[in-house]
Amino acid sequence: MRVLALNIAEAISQGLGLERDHIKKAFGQGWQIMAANFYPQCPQPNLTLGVSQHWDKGALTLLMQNDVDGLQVKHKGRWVAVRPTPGMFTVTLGNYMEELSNGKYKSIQHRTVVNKERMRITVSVGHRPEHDAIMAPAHQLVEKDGGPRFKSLRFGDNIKLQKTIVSKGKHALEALAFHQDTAVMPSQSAVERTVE
Ligand SMILES: O=C(O)CCC(=O)C(=O)O
Ligand SMILES: [Fe+2]
Repeated sequence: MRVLALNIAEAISQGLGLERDHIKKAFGQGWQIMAANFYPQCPQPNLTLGVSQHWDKGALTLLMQNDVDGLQVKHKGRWVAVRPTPGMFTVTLGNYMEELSNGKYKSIQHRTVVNKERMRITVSVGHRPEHDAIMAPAHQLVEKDGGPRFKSLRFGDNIKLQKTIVSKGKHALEALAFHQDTAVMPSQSAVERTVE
């Protein structure tokens, strides 16, 4: 898992024009959080949520799912189902990657819903840097983009901040964005105006 995640992270960093070592240094020493989720059949799926909406905090998450729908991502203000493909991982990027890429790669807002007929099982492995790692846009990108889009913060402090911000329904990176008008995600109120 760790090797796979690092390979993906390296491919991403190359896509950004970052040196290979940059991502290894930033996130290679971190840790992995594994979660197994069991979603039983639910007689009233319209009234029930699986996991409520959130953004993953780390660099990336690898998700294995059985063949039952449930994961949804927010796309252009609407919840869109991510269909499971047998034998494949779903990879989602988190806040750390959005900040590292200076906003080029988006941390995806997601949630899960439950199914009336079938149970759903998933195993997710999130990859995070050490708590003492500094979460900051990569300096090569800052130079190219003409400035950082986010303030730098110790990753551990960022986790605390995210708890407060996300509980108010906002993307945690909004609190770190230098210019609210160019924040990488629309504000939650803008999202609510366009949803469903
Ligand atoms: O169970 C799922 O499909 C997603 C779980 C999830 O969002 C997570 O573990 O961060
Ligand atoms: Fe998640």
